[in-house]
Amino acid sequence: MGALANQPFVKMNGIGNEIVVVDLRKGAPAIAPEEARAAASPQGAPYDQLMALYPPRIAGTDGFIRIYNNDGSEAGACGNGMRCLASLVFNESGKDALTFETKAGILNCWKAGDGLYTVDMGPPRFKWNEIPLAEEFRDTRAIELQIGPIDKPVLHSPAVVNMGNPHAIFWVDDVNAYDLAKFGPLLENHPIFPERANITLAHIVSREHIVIRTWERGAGLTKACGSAACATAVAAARLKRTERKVRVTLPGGELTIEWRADNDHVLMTGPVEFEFAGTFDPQLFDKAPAP
Ligand SMILES: N[C@H](CCC[C@H](N)C(=O)O)C(=O)O
Repeated sequence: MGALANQPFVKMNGIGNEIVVVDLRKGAPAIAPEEARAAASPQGAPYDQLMALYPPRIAGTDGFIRIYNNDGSEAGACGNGMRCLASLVFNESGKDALTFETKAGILNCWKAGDGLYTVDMGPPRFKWNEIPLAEEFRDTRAIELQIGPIDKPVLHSPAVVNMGNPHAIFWVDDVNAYDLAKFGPLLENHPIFPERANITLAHIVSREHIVIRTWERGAGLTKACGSAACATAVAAARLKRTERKVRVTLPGGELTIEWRADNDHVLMTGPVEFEFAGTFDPQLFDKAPAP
Protein backbone atom coordinates (compact mmCIF):
# COMPACT_ATOMS: atom_id res chain seq x y z
CA MET A 1 0.00 0.00 0.00
CA GLY A 2 2.99 2.33 0.04
CA ALA A 3 4.58 4.12 2.95
CA LEU A 4 2.32 7.08 3.73
CA ALA A 5 -1.30 5.83 3.74
CA ASN A 6 -2.79 6.24 7.26
CA GLN A 7 0.56 7.50 8.47
CA PRO A 8 0.51 10.20 11.20
CA PHE A 9 2.51 13.30 10.31
CA VAL A 10 3.60 16.53 11.99
CA LYS A 11 3.46 19.79 10.04
CA MET A 12 6.14 22.26 11.09
CA ASN A 13 8.20 25.03 9.61
CA GLY A 14 11.80 26.17 9.94
CA ILE A 15 11.67 29.96 9.46
CA GLY A 16 8.88 29.48 6.93
CA ASN A 17 10.38 26.48 5.09
CA GLU A 18 7.30 24.20 5.06
CA ILE A 19 8.24 20.84 6.54
CA VAL A 20 6.27 17.63 7.13
CA VAL A 21 7.81 14.97 9.38
CA VAL A 22 6.72 11.32 9.27
CA ASP A 23 7.98 8.82 11.81
CA LEU A 24 8.58 5.52 10.00
CA ARG A 25 10.81 4.02 12.69
CA LYS A 26 8.44 1.05 12.98
CA GLY A 27 9.45 0.24 9.41
CA ALA A 28 7.98 1.18 6.01
CA PRO A 29 9.02 0.97 2.38
CA ALA A 30 10.79 3.93 0.73
CA ILE A 31 8.38 6.65 -0.38
CA ALA A 32 7.67 6.56 -4.13
CA PRO A 33 7.90 9.88 -6.01
CA GLU A 34 4.17 9.86 -6.82
CA GLU A 35 3.35 9.26 -3.16
CA ALA A 36 5.50 12.23 -2.10
CA ARG A 37 3.74 14.40 -4.70
CA ALA A 38 0.28 13.24 -3.57
CA ALA A 39 1.16 13.91 0.09
CA ALA A 40 2.13 17.49 -0.85
CA SER A 41 -1.21 18.16 -2.61
CA PRO A 42 -3.77 20.54 -1.05
CA GLN A 43 -5.80 17.50 0.13
CA GLY A 44 -2.70 16.20 1.95
CA ALA A 45 -0.23 18.40 3.81
CA PRO A 46 1.34 20.90 1.41
CA TYR A 47 5.06 21.07 2.11
CA ASP A 48 8.39 22.13 0.64
CA GLN A 49 10.19 19.08 2.09
CA LEU A 50 9.00 15.85 3.68
CA MET A 51 11.37 14.36 6.24
CA ALA A 52 10.94 10.58 6.68
CA LEU A 53 12.56 9.11 9.79
CA TYR A 54 13.52 5.41 9.49
CA PRO A 55 15.14 3.13 12.09
CA PRO A 56 18.91 3.56 12.51
CA ARG A 57 21.07 1.61 10.05
CA ILE A 58 24.32 2.52 11.82
CA ALA A 59 24.96 1.75 15.49
CA GLY A 60 25.08 4.87 17.64
CA THR A 61 22.83 6.95 15.38
CA ASP A 62 19.27 7.99 16.26
CA GLY A 63 17.77 7.21 12.87
CA PHE A 64 18.11 7.29 9.11
CA ILE A 65 16.43 10.24 7.37
CA ARG A 66 15.26 10.42 3.77
CA ILE A 67 14.21 13.81 2.44
CA TYR A 68 11.69 14.42 -0.36
CA ASN A 69 10.94 17.62 -2.27
CA ASN A 70 7.32 18.34 -3.15
CA ASP A 71 7.98 17.36 -6.81
CA GLY A 72 8.76 13.83 -5.55
CA SER A 73 12.53 14.05 -6.01
CA GLU A 74 14.88 13.14 -3.19
CA ALA A 75 17.25 15.65 -1.57
CA GLY A 76 20.52 14.82 0.19
CA ALA A 77 20.22 17.52 2.84
CA CYS A 78 17.65 19.88 4.31
CA GLY A 79 18.90 22.12 7.10
CA ASN A 80 15.54 23.56 8.17
CA GLY A 81 13.90 20.14 8.06
CA MET A 82 16.70 18.65 10.17
CA ARG A 83 16.01 21.17 12.94
CA CYS A 84 12.26 20.42 12.83
CA LEU A 85 12.71 16.65 12.93
CA ALA A 86 15.43 16.88 15.60
CA SER A 87 13.22 19.07 17.83
CA LEU A 88 10.59 16.29 17.88
CA VAL A 89 13.15 13.61 18.75
CA PHE A 90 14.68 15.89 21.41
CA ASN A 91 11.24 16.23 23.05
CA GLU A 92 10.60 12.51 22.97
CA SER A 93 14.05 11.31 24.06
CA GLY A 94 15.18 13.98 26.51
CA LYS A 95 18.64 13.76 24.93
CA ASP A 96 20.89 16.81 24.52
CA ALA A 97 22.48 15.75 21.25
CA LEU A 98 21.31 13.60 18.36
CA THR A 99 23.02 11.97 15.41
CA PHE A 100 21.20 11.12 12.19
CA GLU A 101 22.28 9.36 9.04
CA THR A 102 21.20 11.11 5.83
CA LYS A 103 22.10 10.57 2.19
CA ALA A 104 24.51 13.49 2.64
CA GLY A 105 26.29 11.79 5.55
CA ILE A 106 26.02 11.62 9.32
CA LEU A 107 24.82 14.87 10.88
CA ASN A 108 24.83 15.93 14.53
CA CYS A 109 22.19 18.20 16.06
CA TRP A 110 22.06 19.86 19.46
CA LYS A 111 19.98 22.36 21.43
CA ALA A 112 21.41 25.86 21.29
CA GLY A 113 19.14 27.34 24.02
CA ASP A 114 16.29 29.87 23.70
CA GLY A 115 14.35 27.42 21.52
CA LEU A 116 17.11 27.35 18.92
CA TYR A 117 18.65 24.24 17.40
CA THR A 118 22.03 23.76 15.76
CA VAL A 119 22.67 21.30 12.95
CA ASP A 120 26.22 20.40 11.96
CA MET A 121 25.82 20.25 8.19
CA GLY A 122 29.30 18.77 7.67
CA PRO A 123 31.99 20.15 5.37
CA PRO A 124 31.15 21.95 2.09
CA ARG A 125 32.51 20.55 -1.17
CA PHE A 126 33.87 22.70 -3.99
CA LYS A 127 35.31 20.46 -6.72
CA TRP A 128 33.45 20.75 -10.03
CA ASN A 129 32.57 17.05 -10.08
CA GLU A 130 31.40 17.16 -6.46
CA ILE A 131 28.87 19.95 -7.07
CA PRO A 132 28.30 18.31 -9.63
CA LEU A 133 28.90 20.37 -12.80
CA ALA A 134 28.73 18.92 -16.31
CA GLU A 135 32.16 20.25 -17.25
CA GLU A 136 35.42 20.99 -15.51
CA PHE A 137 35.85 24.34 -13.76
CA ARG A 138 39.04 24.77 -11.78
CA ASP A 139 37.76 27.66 -9.70
CA THR A 140 34.24 27.25 -8.39
CA ARG A 141 34.28 30.57 -6.53
CA ALA A 142 32.84 32.06 -9.74
CA ILE A 143 31.93 29.99 -12.77
CA GLU A 144 31.16 31.13 -16.28
CA LEU A 145 27.40 31.00 -16.40
CA GLN A 146 25.01 33.77 -17.27
CA ILE A 147 21.41 34.40 -18.04
CA GLY A 148 19.92 37.17 -20.16
CA PRO A 149 21.46 38.97 -23.16
CA ILE A 150 25.07 37.94 -23.81
CA ASP A 151 26.47 41.50 -23.61
CA LYS A 152 24.18 42.54 -20.75
CA PRO A 153 23.57 39.49 -18.54
CA VAL A 154 20.86 39.75 -15.90
CA LEU A 155 22.62 37.27 -13.61
CA HIS A 156 26.13 35.93 -14.03
CA SER A 157 29.25 34.34 -12.50
CA PRO A 158 27.74 32.37 -9.62
CA ALA A 159 29.70 30.64 -6.89
CA VAL A 160 28.88 26.94 -6.70
CA VAL A 161 28.98 24.80 -3.55
CA ASN A 162 27.77 21.36 -2.60
CA MET A 163 26.30 21.47 0.90
CA GLY A 164 24.85 17.95 0.83
CA ASN A 165 23.04 19.21 -2.30
CA PRO A 166 24.06 21.43 -5.24
CA HIS A 167 23.88 25.21 -4.89
CA ALA A 168 24.61 28.16 -7.18
CA ILE A 169 24.82 31.62 -5.61
CA PHE A 170 24.49 34.83 -7.63
CA TRP A 171 25.70 38.04 -5.95
CA VAL A 172 23.29 40.95 -6.35
CA ASP A 173 22.58 44.34 -4.77
CA ASP A 174 18.90 43.67 -4.18
CA VAL A 175 17.54 40.12 -3.90
CA ASN A 176 14.01 41.37 -4.62
CA ALA A 177 14.90 43.12 -7.87
CA TYR A 178 14.86 39.88 -9.92
CA ASP A 179 12.04 37.65 -11.10
CA LEU A 180 13.32 34.51 -9.40
CA ALA A 181 10.16 32.58 -10.35
CA LYS A 182 11.20 33.13 -13.98
CA PHE A 183 15.00 32.74 -13.77
CA GLY A 184 14.97 30.08 -11.03
CA PRO A 185 13.62 27.19 -13.12
CA LEU A 186 15.87 28.08 -16.08
CA LEU A 187 18.96 28.00 -13.89
CA GLU A 188 17.83 25.01 -11.80
CA ASN A 189 17.57 22.97 -15.00
CA HIS A 190 20.57 24.45 -16.84
CA PRO A 191 22.64 21.72 -18.56
CA ILE A 192 25.70 22.76 -16.52
CA PHE A 193 23.94 21.16 -13.50
CA PRO A 194 23.45 17.44 -14.31
CA GLU A 195 21.63 16.92 -10.98
CA ARG A 196 19.89 20.32 -11.16
CA ALA A 197 20.70 22.94 -8.49
CA ASN A 198 19.25 25.19 -5.83
CA ILE A 199 19.49 28.79 -7.06
CA THR A 200 20.15 31.63 -4.61
CA LEU A 201 20.32 35.40 -4.96
CA ALA A 202 22.54 36.88 -2.25
CA HIS A 203 23.25 40.42 -1.11
CA ILE A 204 26.25 40.90 1.16
CA VAL A 205 25.19 43.64 3.58
CA SER A 206 28.31 43.58 5.76
CA ARG A 207 31.10 41.23 6.81
CA GLU A 208 28.64 39.66 9.26
CA HIS A 209 25.32 39.80 7.43
CA ILE A 210 23.93 38.39 4.16
CA VAL A 211 20.40 38.56 2.75
CA ILE A 212 19.26 35.73 0.45
CA ARG A 213 16.31 34.45 -1.57
CA THR A 214 16.28 30.93 -2.99
CA TRP A 215 14.60 29.01 -5.79
CA GLU A 216 14.82 25.44 -4.55
CA ARG A 217 15.52 22.44 -6.71
CA GLY A 218 12.37 20.33 -6.67
CA ALA A 219 10.34 22.77 -4.59
CA GLY A 220 10.48 26.21 -6.24
CA LEU A 221 10.34 29.49 -4.32
CA THR A 222 10.42 28.85 -0.59
CA LYS A 223 10.50 31.19 2.39
CA ALA A 224 13.77 29.68 3.55
CA CYS A 225 16.41 27.17 2.54
CA GLY A 226 18.88 26.27 5.28
CA SER A 227 21.45 24.57 3.08
CA ALA A 228 21.37 27.61 0.75
CA ALA A 229 22.15 29.85 3.73
CA CYS A 230 25.10 27.56 4.56
CA ALA A 231 26.29 27.42 0.93
CA THR A 232 26.07 31.22 0.61
CA ALA A 233 27.92 31.88 3.86
CA VAL A 234 30.71 29.54 2.76
CA ALA A 235 30.87 31.01 -0.76
CA ALA A 236 31.08 34.59 0.60
CA ALA A 237 33.78 33.65 3.13
CA ARG A 238 35.76 31.90 0.37
CA LEU A 239 35.74 35.17 -1.56
CA LYS A 240 36.96 36.90 1.65
CA ARG A 241 33.92 39.15 1.57
CA THR A 242 32.57 38.04 4.96
CA GLU A 243 33.72 36.55 8.26
CA ARG A 244 33.29 32.81 8.80
CA LYS A 245 30.34 33.47 11.13
CA VAL A 246 27.42 35.41 9.66
CA ARG A 247 23.77 36.18 10.16
CA VAL A 248 21.73 35.20 7.10
CA THR A 249 18.33 36.83 6.55
CA LEU A 250 15.87 34.79 4.46
CA PRO A 251 12.29 35.78 3.52
CA GLY A 252 10.98 33.70 6.47
CA GLY A 253 13.49 34.62 9.18
CA GLU A 254 17.10 34.45 10.27
CA LEU A 255 19.77 31.81 10.68
CA THR A 256 23.26 32.00 12.12
CA ILE A 257 25.84 30.17 10.04
CA GLU A 258 29.36 29.41 11.18
CA TRP A 259 31.97 27.77 8.95
CA ARG A 260 34.39 26.37 11.50
CA ALA A 261 38.07 26.82 10.81
CA ASP A 262 39.14 23.82 12.93
CA ASN A 263 37.16 21.03 11.28
CA ASP A 264 35.74 22.69 8.13
CA HIS A 265 32.16 21.90 9.23
CA VAL A 266 29.27 24.31 8.71
CA LEU A 267 26.99 24.90 11.71
CA MET A 268 23.48 26.23 11.17
CA THR A 269 21.46 27.59 14.11
CA GLY A 270 17.81 28.65 14.03
CA PRO A 271 14.30 28.12 15.43
CA VAL A 272 11.49 25.72 14.57
CA GLU A 273 7.73 26.11 14.72
CA PHE A 274 5.11 23.42 15.29
CA GLU A 275 1.95 23.93 13.20
CA PHE A 276 -0.34 20.88 13.51
CA ALA A 277 -0.47 17.09 13.50
CA GLY A 278 -2.57 14.95 11.15
CA THR A 279 -2.87 11.59 9.43
CA PHE A 280 -2.55 10.98 5.68
CA ASP A 281 -5.87 9.89 4.15
CA PRO A 282 -5.18 6.61 2.26
CA GLN A 283 -7.50 7.79 -0.56
CA LEU A 284 -4.92 10.43 -1.42
CA PHE A 285 -2.64 7.71 -2.69
CA ASP A 286 -5.26 5.71 -4.66
CA LYS A 287 -5.29 8.34 -7.33
CA ALA A 288 -1.74 9.61 -7.02
CA PRO A 289 -1.24 12.18 -9.78
CA ALA A 290 0.86 11.06 -12.72
CA PRO A 291 4.31 12.69 -12.99
N1 LIG B 1 14.96 23.54 2.26
C1 LIG B 1 16.12 22.74 2.46
C2 LIG B 1 16.88 22.37 1.27
C3 LIG B 1 16.20 21.42 0.38
C4 LIG B 1 17.08 21.11 -0.78
C5 LIG B 1 16.32 20.60 -1.92
N2 LIG B 1 15.52 21.60 -2.57
C6 LIG B 1 17.26 19.90 -2.89
O1 LIG B 1 18.46 20.15 -2.93
O2 LIG B 1 16.75 19.08 -3.65
C7 LIG B 1 17.04 23.29 3.52
O3 LIG B 1 16.55 23.94 4.43
O4 LIG B 1 18.24 23.05 3.49
